[in-house]
Amino acid sequence: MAALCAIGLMSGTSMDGIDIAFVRTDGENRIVAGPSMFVPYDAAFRRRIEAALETAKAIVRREDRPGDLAELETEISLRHARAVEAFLKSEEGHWGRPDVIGFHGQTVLHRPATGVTVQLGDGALLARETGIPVVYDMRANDMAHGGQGAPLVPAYHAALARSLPKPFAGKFPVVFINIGGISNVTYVPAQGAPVAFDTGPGNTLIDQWVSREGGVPFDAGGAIASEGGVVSDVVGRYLENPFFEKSGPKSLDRNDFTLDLARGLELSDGARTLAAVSAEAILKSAEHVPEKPKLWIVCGGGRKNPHIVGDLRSGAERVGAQVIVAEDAGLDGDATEAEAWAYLAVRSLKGLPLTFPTTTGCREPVSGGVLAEPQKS
Ligand SMILES: Nc1ncnc2c1ncn2[C@@H]1O[C@H](COP(=O)(O)OP(=O)(O)OP(=O)(O)O)[C@@H](O)[C@H]1O
Ligand SMILES: CC(=O)N[C@H]1[C@@H]2OC[C@@H](O2)[C@@H](O)[C@@H]1O[C@H](C)C(=O)O
Repeated sequence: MAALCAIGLMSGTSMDGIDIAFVRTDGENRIVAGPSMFVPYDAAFRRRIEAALETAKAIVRREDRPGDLAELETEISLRHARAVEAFLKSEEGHWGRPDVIGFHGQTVLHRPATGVTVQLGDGALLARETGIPVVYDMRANDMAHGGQGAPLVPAYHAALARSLPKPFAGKFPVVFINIGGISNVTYVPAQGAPVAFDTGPGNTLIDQWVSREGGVPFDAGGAIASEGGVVSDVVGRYLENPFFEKSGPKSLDRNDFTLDLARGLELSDGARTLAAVSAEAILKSAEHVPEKPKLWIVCGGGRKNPHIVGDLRSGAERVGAQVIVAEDAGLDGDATEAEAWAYLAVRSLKGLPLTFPTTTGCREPVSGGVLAEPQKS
């Protein structure tokens, strides 16, 4: 199959909005990342999704939609359709004619221990609304094959690692770090399959903290944390969680870590301490990769918090690794996940594996995703 033009749509655990990105790819090593756009959710809609995480706790079978979840699923899908339309109408949207959309949806429940992962997103509706074929529900088949259902971005990270520009080309092992709501890493060796797993809370605790204590959705530029200091005892208590001792494959639900351990801290000390938790959680993961990484590449919104990146850099440099942000290697750190969903959609169409035993624990490399054709849906 020749290269296809794909759009990826990601609405992640931060629940801040929809990332949209173009990628032209053969689903293997040929990747040209195109323009991207972000369509933020308004505060009220974000609160509705937050409330849905509670409602979703009543889900037993993954197709269950208790309370208002069916209505919310339709609303999320329509918001994605409008976002695609806006993207295609913008100047950036003239980059290509999309052959397929890779649609993540909104995770409202993730329970790998019982094999349930739920992303609200009606692929058939999105295909109908946009007139473009949609690949969605990409996590389920991995779980059906014994995998964690996450992370899925490692196949894309691995392809990116193999095409880095100078002076980073060939600096294996390379580790990609995604600091979203939750953080996850992909270890890419010079040869062979990537090794990946979730690493801990990324921005979610910081977001919840500054929202509750300071009335703002996130700590822009780490400004609040800059006024405070790290409370080491609290960092230590977070790191006592047995999750950090386990080696991969492992994945997290957004609610697996809470603010309980930060109770009583002052606003800025809390923001600074939780940034340290985010960095230390990632540094801990280095203990579970096969060999010492030479290069760490940081993607996701957390790379804009200088405290997280600073702590990460000092920790990694102590063990001889270089830490850069995505842009240093010519990548777009805001769009990496959306690009990954575009790439995975093309892999799905080609029947190529999305996940591997070393990335999710699936029994063998497996493809996945459901295809919705506009005319049939
Ligand atoms: N300028 C900024 N300064 C500090 N932090 C920022 C800034 N911009 C975004 N962030 C943080 O990044 C978060 C969004 O990151 P991102 O878009 O990578 O998450 P996501 O895709 O929702 O998550 P996940 O990877 O878990 O699916 C915001 O909620 C915020 O905490
Ligand atoms: C179940 C789910 O949605 N997990 C997300 C979440 O956000 C980050 C981390 O936890 C990762 O495991 C995953 O997303 C990324 C994009 C992934 O699957 O690679």
